[in-house]
Amino acid sequence: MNNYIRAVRELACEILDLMAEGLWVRDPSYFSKMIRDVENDSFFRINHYPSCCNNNTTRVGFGEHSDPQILTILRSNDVGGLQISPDHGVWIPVAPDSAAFCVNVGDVLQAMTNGRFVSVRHRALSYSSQSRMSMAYFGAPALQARVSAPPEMVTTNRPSLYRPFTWAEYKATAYSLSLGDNRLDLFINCKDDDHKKLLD
Ligand SMILES: O=C(O)CCC(=O)C(=O)O
Ligand SMILES: [Fe+2]
Repeated sequence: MNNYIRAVRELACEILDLMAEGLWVRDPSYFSKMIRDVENDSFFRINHYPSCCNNNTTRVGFGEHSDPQILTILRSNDVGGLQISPDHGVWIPVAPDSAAFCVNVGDVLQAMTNGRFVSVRHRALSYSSQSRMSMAYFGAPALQARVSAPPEMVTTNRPSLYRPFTWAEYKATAYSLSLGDNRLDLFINCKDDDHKKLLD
């Protein structure tokens, strides 16, 4: 298990380095160094949505939410259920593939890219006739790390959308709210119309 976690952490770092490069961030390790930090607050979770009977009912197994951290590397067995919501009320199923990773941008990466990468809302349905297992690595900064977009992400056309915060502050906010609440909105810098347009 430790080997698996080390491998997905390395994968997360490589993806983050490519994202930084693609965004022309001068320091390509700007995002990945937060989860390479020895004090990083990353964690690993195994979800099990057990089958119960054979009556073909569908329930929500894991309610709608966005992942608060930087990047999530998720893998599941061959049972479907994961859905993403690119727009309010729209749900798109993610085809199950036990040989593939599903990579989610987390709220912190949305803040650090000044809204260029969006933390997608998702949920997991649970089918009564099939048992779903998923395992997720959540790459997170150290509690005291300061989350802010690098200067390259902030321009006159795209002013800083979010005020800087520490991961400890963000985590405390997330835990004080309900799973489905949009916590990143509480960190928006200013609420004038231009800012709002960028977030739509
Ligand atoms: O089980 C899944 O596919 C989703 C799990 C999830 O979103 C999470 O653990 O944050
Ligand atoms: Fe999630």
